[in-house]
Amino acid sequence: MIESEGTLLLLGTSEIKNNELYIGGVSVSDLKEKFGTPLYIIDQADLEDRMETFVTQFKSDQFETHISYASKAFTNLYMAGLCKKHGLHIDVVSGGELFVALEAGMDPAHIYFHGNNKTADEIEYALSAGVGTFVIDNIQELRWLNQLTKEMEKQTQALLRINPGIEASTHKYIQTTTNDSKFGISTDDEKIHDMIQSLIDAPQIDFRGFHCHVGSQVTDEKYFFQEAEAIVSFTSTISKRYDIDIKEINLGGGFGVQHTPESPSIDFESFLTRYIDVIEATLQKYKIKPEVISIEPGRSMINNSGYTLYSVGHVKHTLEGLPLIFVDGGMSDNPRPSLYEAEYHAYLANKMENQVSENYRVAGKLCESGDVLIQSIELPAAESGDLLIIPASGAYTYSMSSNYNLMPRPGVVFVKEGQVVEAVKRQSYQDLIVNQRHYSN
Ligand SMILES: Cc1ncc(COP(=O)(O)O)c(C=O)c1O
Ligand SMILES: N[C@@H](CCCC[NH3+])C(=O)O
Repeated sequence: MIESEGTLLLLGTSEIKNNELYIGGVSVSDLKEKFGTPLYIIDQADLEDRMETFVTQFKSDQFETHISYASKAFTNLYMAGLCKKHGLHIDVVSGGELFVALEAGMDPAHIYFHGNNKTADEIEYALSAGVGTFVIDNIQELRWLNQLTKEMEKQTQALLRINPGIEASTHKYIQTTTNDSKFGISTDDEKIHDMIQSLIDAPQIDFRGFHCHVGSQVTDEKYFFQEAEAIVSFTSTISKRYDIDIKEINLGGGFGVQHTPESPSIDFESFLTRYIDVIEATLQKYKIKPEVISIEPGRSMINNSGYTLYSVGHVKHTLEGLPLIFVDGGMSDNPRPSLYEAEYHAYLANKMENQVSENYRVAGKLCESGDVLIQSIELPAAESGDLLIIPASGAYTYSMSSNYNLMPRPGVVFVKEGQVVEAVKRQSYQDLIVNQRHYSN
């Protein structure tokens, strides 16, 4: 739940005590002392509340619902364990994400395997692990799956990823259903019929239905409703033409989140029930009765429970432009501002109630002029040693972090009711050369 008042964006369990930010009952300066910075901090109670909101609000008495967490947004053993605990399914797009889900004890039957270029090795791995559903992207992948299921004598379920041509308004790098999209197959592409026929004919593949995903960080709800109409109408046409029952429709994810006090947001409690109403009405309109409707929230599940904590190093005044606050991370732990011009908010976590005094830029320490996390933000007077925290930064930050400039990747802690779990340890310098010691010279 977001409370934004003026420039304050207090998320989840965060609170201010003695001029300092506390998350999950833990002071961020204690976290810095114990785990160093940069550090990803996850408000576990807030995250678990949201998991429950999705599970309880996206429910219908007309069909089963699956909440399949898109693990690309943020995953690790602890996170996947929470998904399992709350009865979520999980969406993986690589052998690596699959491995983490399995290691965390996810039921393989609850895993959806996505990806536009699954390798033969990955398909083999997923089949031997008993992954529940393959989401098929293209004809070549379908041929490989067909062949491997026969050779390995395995059965599997499949959905076909389709693009109904809806161009949801979002950054162009994260649109996914345009006609030139690299994902899925357009419903206007005649080759889709070869794929559907092959899926129907494949003896070891149970063709269950269709998948679609309109894009990511979409805050205008109408696109999700348009997508439901498009996929259900297509399903109805196909069902009649091939005389088959479609058992599952997967509507993907993409639900947008609020990063700053000014940006638009979706109220998930109410959106999810309205979404169910629209889906039920659309199914009735087209006389389709799938057994399962699934969605794949990634960002919307994790983003607003995640914070990135930095230490301020130097503060620099240049001849032109806003003064710069330099933090001890940057595009290596959050590439989103440089990649998508994403906007974020920040606080000086040790000066929460100090008077705001100046407009700053917040820049990282990477060797790139574009390594600016925030272009303009009003903050109290900043000095070395301050703690700068970026709220609403849980999605696609840790998961997209890199070792650029050989920056060790930050650790991840989950905080709840005064307790801290170090889910991922900060990388050490030794970790940076761990794969380089195998030869002798
Ligand atoms: C197929 C699919 N499902 C789910 C997601 C998750 O999207 P988001 O994190 O925006 O919910 C993505 C990413 O855009 C995706 O490609
Ligand atoms: N990485 C993107 C989202 C990609 C969604 C996956 N298809 C982001 O940070 O917004």
